[in-house]
Amino acid sequence: MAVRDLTVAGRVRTTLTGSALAPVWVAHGLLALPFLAGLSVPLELQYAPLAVSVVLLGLPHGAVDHLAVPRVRGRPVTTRALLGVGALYGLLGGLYLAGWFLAPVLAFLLFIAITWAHWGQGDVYALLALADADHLRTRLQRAATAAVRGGLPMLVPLLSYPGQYRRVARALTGRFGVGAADLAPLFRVETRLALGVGFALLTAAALAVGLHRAPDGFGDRGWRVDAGETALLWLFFLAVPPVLAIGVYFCLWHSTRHIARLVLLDPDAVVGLRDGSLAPALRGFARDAAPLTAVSLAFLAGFYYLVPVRPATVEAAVGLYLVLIAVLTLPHVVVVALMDRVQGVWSPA
Ligand SMILES: CC1=C(/C=C/C(C)=C/C=C/C(C)=C/C=O)C(C)(C)CCC1
Ligand SMILES: [Fe+2]
Repeated sequence: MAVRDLTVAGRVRTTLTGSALAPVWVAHGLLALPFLAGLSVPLELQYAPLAVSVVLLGLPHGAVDHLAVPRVRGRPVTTRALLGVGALYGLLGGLYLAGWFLAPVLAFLLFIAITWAHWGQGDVYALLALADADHLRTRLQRAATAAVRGGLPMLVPLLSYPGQYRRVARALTGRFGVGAADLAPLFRVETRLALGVGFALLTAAALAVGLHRAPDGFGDRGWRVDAGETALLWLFFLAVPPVLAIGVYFCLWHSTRHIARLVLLDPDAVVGLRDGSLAPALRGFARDAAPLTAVSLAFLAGFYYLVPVRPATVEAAVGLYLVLIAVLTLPHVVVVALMDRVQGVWSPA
């Protein structure tokens, strides 16, 4: 399928840009400012967006996967379709959960890698669907853009705030009895310097090739959005401490964009968007996401009793929540990859 099938146009697009993209750019820009001026915020407070993500935007954005698969294929939501997605979650999620008990360090690194790829793929979709990213002509360019977009939240915080990054890494793996030394090489100056230089070069190369291919050169709207967002997120993740930055980005940036993608598959929601109204879209999403958000919460509660070392602090509890997110993210990525395939994200026209 071609890109033109993917591009959202007209009033629907104006409504989504005005509600899911523009305010989020502003929020990220504004949040970076006080940190650039040297503000520091207590760690407990920084955990607030991640805590909120349990019920708002974050966790719910994946709780519609069972409906997204049949909907994106244009098929009815049958019991069989639901069982298929359920089996995917049970199987892949179950295996990966076992992996956290057997090899937590490896499981942690896999989590970073999966999230990197997944947050990257989400942004590539948004660029193509909502930003006229005609400069992303080839599959290789799109893959490079995904690598850049995913690396912004996963890698840049490691460059600017290694201490806090390491702390969260320990909170995650610590539930499974991992010593600090096991992750030490990741936080060395040499490692971070090499990763930072490599990633800056990748960012510059992806944008330079994009500019070269952009139909209107420097004036190209799609390229400008791409370059502007990339610069904004570089700044944001360099300035804002990781716990806060990733929490805000997860809820406002990634989840909002994915929800925008989902509501486009809901005919009632699209009718509303065409009239400039978000209400039917939000109502529909809340209705669709509520049941499995509740199930995930029950898992989180069960998980609390299951792990070898029960969490005693907010940080440890968030660490546990992140493991749940990790386990849910693997099958979620498979679902979104399937959406990508049906919608032609990786097959340029
Ligand atoms: C805060 C923080 C982390 C949190 C990562 C999160 C919250 C990942 C979520 C992934 C999801 C939900 C993907 C699906 O959409 C790291 C990188 C582990 C360590 C550094 C600090
Ligand atoms: Fe997601």
